[in-house]
Amino acid sequence: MLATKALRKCSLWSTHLPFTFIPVHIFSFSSTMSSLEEPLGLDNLPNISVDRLQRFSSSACRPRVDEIGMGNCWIEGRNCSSSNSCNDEYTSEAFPWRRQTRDVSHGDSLNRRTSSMGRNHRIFGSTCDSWYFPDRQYSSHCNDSDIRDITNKGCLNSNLMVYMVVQFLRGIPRFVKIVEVGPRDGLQNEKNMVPTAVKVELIQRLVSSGLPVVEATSFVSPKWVPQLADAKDVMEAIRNVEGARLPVLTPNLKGFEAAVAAGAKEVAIFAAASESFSKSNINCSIEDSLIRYRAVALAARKLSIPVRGYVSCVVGCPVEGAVPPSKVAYVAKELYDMGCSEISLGDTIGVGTPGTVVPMLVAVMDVVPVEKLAVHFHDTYGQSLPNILVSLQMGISTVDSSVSGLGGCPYAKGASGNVATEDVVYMLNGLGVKTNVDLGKLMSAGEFICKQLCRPSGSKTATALGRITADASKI
Ligand SMILES: CC(C)(COP(=O)([O-])OP(=O)([O-])OC[C@H]1O[C@@H](n2cnc3c(N)ncnc32)[C@H](O)[C@@H]1OP(=O)([O-])[O-])[C@@H](O)C(=O)NCCC(=O)NCCSC(=O)C[C@@](C)(O)CC(=O)[O-]
Repeated sequence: MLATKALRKCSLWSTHLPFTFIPVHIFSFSSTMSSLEEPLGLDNLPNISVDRLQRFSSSACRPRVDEIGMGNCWIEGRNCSSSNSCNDEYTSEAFPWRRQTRDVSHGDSLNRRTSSMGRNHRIFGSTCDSWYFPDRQYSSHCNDSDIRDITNKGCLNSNLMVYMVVQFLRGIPRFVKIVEVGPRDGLQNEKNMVPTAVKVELIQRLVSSGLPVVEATSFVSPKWVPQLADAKDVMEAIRNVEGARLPVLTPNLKGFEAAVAAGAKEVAIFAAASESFSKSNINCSIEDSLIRYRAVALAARKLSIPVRGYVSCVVGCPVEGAVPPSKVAYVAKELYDMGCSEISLGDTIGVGTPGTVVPMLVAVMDVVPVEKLAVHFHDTYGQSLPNILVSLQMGISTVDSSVSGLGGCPYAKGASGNVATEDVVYMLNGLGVKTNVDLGKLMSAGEFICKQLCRPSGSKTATALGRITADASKI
């Protein structure tokens, strides 16, 4: 009932398809992987096993052309006539990723690679290489006769493939706003004091990579979070940084006033969906925290300062275990009602899977508009990317992440770092979703902070791409 209401309210059935995910098992991935440097995007889909597809192409489940959205011209320049059978085209040669594999020894610089990844605009010359979705915009070349051509030649498998891709993409936004939390969430748990100058350089590097929002620091008690005791100095040093919003965390009016005095133009308040976590993190009950936050939100409104609201422990709590979605929805709604412009839903200890994240999101989306929501995943069990993917499919278009996967909450034992921003950008590039983030510059910001912290990157993308660069330099 709750779920149906939420879905209806958010018009998900018309624009997003949260529950009609493509069963992963119908894709039969080729043993030859794409080049490591390039995300395997929708422009170079893996082979689909004909055997398996035939199971889905019986007349009972055969999609009609109008059903599969081909009138929207998702396929472009498709030319079946050069082949005896269209099915043939969807064997190895039809998907050109093997031919795209770049040889790093041929002088392809990392920057070039990453900037092409950043835009995901590669277009392949031949018409048989045509499974690309240029910015996922409809093509002017495609027309009904192309589609008829395909259907007349019995390209049922290809139709089905388009159908599945369209279904998969339908809920995914074209642009995702990444909120970088590395300088705050990433560093707050560091035992050794990170010099203020390093924090400032990190923020500058992250901003120059194109990230639209970089959470800079926290105005919390230095006794509770000593690492961020230099919040005022950090704000002073980044006063003139332009090109990104630089919000800060404020747990109460005292923190809010200090933040504003230091030049903060945006703040964030942070409640929890678990009583135990609220007590250990901010030393008060959920209800008391909401009273404090109403005061902050009111003060912020008077100064026209936008307030972001966090809800922590949206799936699980280190003390209480599973957290009911209704509790998360309650806290999120309270934050929304007090005027938060965005509500970030935090899986603080990283225990969520799509199986628990989806019901939680459904409950929250019943009470807060989806466009006001963000997701914030820690990667303890390696579930962040699948969790982000289902969140996007449900229409969420703001994702928090931390460069190099830095992070953890000092009051959530066992919580690991946030999902790495590099990995999020890589996945979004592969999906053809814009972020405006330059992956090369982002990786260099990650390299910078990892060197300072004397630790390897927590980003799989940065590690893989770093290895390629290192190998190339030996040649
Ligand atoms: C909330 C408090 C302040 C309550 O702390 P308290 O000890 O209950 O506060 P108090 O009102 O009794 O005051 C005690 C002392 O702290 C001072 N104080 C009071 N407020 C401030 C302030 N704003 N800035 C600086 N000092 C402050 C206050 O002036 C006093 O100083 P004293 O008289 O003893 O010298 C404390 O518990 C605290 O700072 N907690 C912060 C914990 C924190 O930062 N946790 C990590 C962030 S949350 C997170 O990571 C989750 C998230 C957002 O990322 C989402 C997710 O991952 O899911």
